[in-house]
Amino acid sequence: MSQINFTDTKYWLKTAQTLTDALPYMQKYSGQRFVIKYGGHAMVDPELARVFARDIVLLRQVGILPVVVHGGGPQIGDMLKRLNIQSTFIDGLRVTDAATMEIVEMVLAGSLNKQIVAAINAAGGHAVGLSGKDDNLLMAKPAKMMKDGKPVDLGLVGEPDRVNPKILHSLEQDGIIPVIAPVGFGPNRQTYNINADTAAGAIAGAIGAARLLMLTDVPGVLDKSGKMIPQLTSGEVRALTADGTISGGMIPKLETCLMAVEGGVEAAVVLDGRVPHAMLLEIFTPQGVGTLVTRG
Ligand SMILES: Nc1ncnc2c1ncn2[C@@H]1O[C@H](COP(=O)(O)OP(=O)(O)O)[C@@H](O)[C@H]1O
Ligand SMILES: CC(=O)N[C@@H](CCC(=O)OP(=O)(O)O)C(=O)O
Repeated sequence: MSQINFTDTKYWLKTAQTLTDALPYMQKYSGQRFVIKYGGHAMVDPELARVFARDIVLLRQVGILPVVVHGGGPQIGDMLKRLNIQSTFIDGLRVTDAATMEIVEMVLAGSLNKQIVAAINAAGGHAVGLSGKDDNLLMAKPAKMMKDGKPVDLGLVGEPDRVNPKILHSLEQDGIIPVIAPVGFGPNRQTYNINADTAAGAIAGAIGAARLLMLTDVPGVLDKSGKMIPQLTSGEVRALTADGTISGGMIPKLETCLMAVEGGVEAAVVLDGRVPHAMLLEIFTPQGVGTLVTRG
């Protein structure tokens, strides 16, 4: 862990200044819920994962109430490959049959969830891992998608139907940080694979979060020339999706941001989880980082 060098006056004065600059934001956000979507691409580097865990603990220490919803697309993909199970995506969603579902749950609610919980606890926090099945936190319905005017069968892909946030409130009262894997029960208690972005958005809406932060593997939403777009309204998101600038995994991410801000979440931000301390830069600096999605 880095240490402040008190023999270097310039360095510690700068550190002290940074901390006091952050104070208004700490005061503003204290007691507010932040949902952090931790994407599978953002968690592949172990050092970055440790930095992420420390930042989550720091947020809690300054009074912000973080709720982590994680993905794990690349990690699910690796495991499916090892088991020789083919996998296809349609508009960012994994077509999920029963065998795939078994692996998705194993990877998300099993190893990855516990890895994140362990990292937060090692950083001095108190985290508890859940999937959407715990206390019926996330109830799903089969996802519907149309392509060229025809319905597409995505198998056991679910979309959030109902969120029961009671368990999150209980954990919050005990100072515990929830870490949620996006797997839930659907009709007939069948297990459904829910895209982590969609799950994060539904949870953010249900708990009245002030912010939804989407950590991913790009600096933000990029335009056709690859330049980061600092701010987008709903109309602009729709236009960029229609002309193909926004594609693949960015589609559910932005649909979620729109639903969240339209459902009362103050702001949703797509930011680069590969940048150390990206969350802190977003929350505690005036200009923020990434693409801010607003109603419009
Ligand atoms: N306009 C765009 N701007 C940025 N990324 C985009 C855009 N269109 C598609 N993408 C893709 O979306 C990906 C992020 O979605 P995804 O792979 O699902 O990430 P995560 O695992 O973090 O949820 C980027 O890596 C990029 O390949
Ligand atoms: C239906 C669907 O696509 N589910 C995702 C769940 C994980 C996820 O969303 O992970 P990322 O956030 O890392 O992309 C999947 O199976 O990959």
